Amino acid sequence: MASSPGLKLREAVAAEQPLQVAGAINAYAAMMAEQVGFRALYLSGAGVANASFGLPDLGITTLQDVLEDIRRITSVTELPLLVDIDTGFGGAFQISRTIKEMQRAGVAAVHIEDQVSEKRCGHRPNKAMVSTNEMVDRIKAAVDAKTDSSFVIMARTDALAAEGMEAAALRVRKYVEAGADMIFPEAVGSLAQYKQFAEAAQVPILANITEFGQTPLFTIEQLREAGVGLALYPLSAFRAMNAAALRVYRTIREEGTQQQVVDLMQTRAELYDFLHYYDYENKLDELFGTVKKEEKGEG
Ligand SMILES: C[C@](O)(C(=O)O)[C@H](CC(=O)O)C(=O)O
Ligand SMILES: [Mg+2]
Repeated sequence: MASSPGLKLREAVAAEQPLQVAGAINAYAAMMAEQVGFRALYLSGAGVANASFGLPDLGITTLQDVLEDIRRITSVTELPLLVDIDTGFGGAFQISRTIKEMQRAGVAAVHIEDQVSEKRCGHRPNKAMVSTNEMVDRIKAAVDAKTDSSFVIMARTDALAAEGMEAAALRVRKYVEAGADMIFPEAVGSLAQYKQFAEAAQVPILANITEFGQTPLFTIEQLREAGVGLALYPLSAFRAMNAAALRVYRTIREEGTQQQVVDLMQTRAELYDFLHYYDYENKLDELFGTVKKEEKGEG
């Protein structure tokens, strides 16, 4: 292996500041994101729950559920993948197992958070936190389970909303001391707060630029200025896909034809392009083309 997934992510973080990380809801979305030039991908916990299982993002999906989506993505892209493992799916030994399985599946990085296991979306009210010590134990268990030292453990803190800036920054320092390689401060409301988190962390921090939440849609220049290392767009394409799909379903149902919404659609040619469809067809011809001709009496 020329470069491990973790190393690739670290190189990308060093090369692009902040590194734009594209949420990919499935394998085909990952291929599109890669081909338009993103250097890192993200598998959202909310995305796995919503899209793959039709469930809300409330800690209902399991390690195996997430792994299934991961394998589909890592089998079609060379890009490093950051994965949302929520609270790690259990106690210390389960967290250890989660980290080992992630590495086996070709993941570059995970983020593990300090909410209680009955977690909520980070941009919803009434989140409950575990103590700093309990989160430190989660991080220690995760770091200890690394078989590749370049694999990235990112600690997410949801503490800003419940405990305020000072307490959240203190948690961040403790999480880095415990071995977190990167920090994800969740539901941040201002660039000044990002600056404070970056200052406290002294390791790359991630800005979650998710729509319809607590964080304004800061630009990449603003985030660079604030000392942010990674900019995440976890569900942007997914939300757009959903809106387009809904329009298409409604139109077909109401108008009895899709004629008015064809412009919303990716064409067959574009689809085949992203899939490298013609390479597959050529391979078929190369392998079996002559046999078929012989069968037809043409060979
Ligand atoms: C990043 C996140 O954890 C996710 O699962 O994608 C969500 C995103 C969202 O709900 O907008 C979160 O911020 O909690
Ligand atoms: Mg999540």
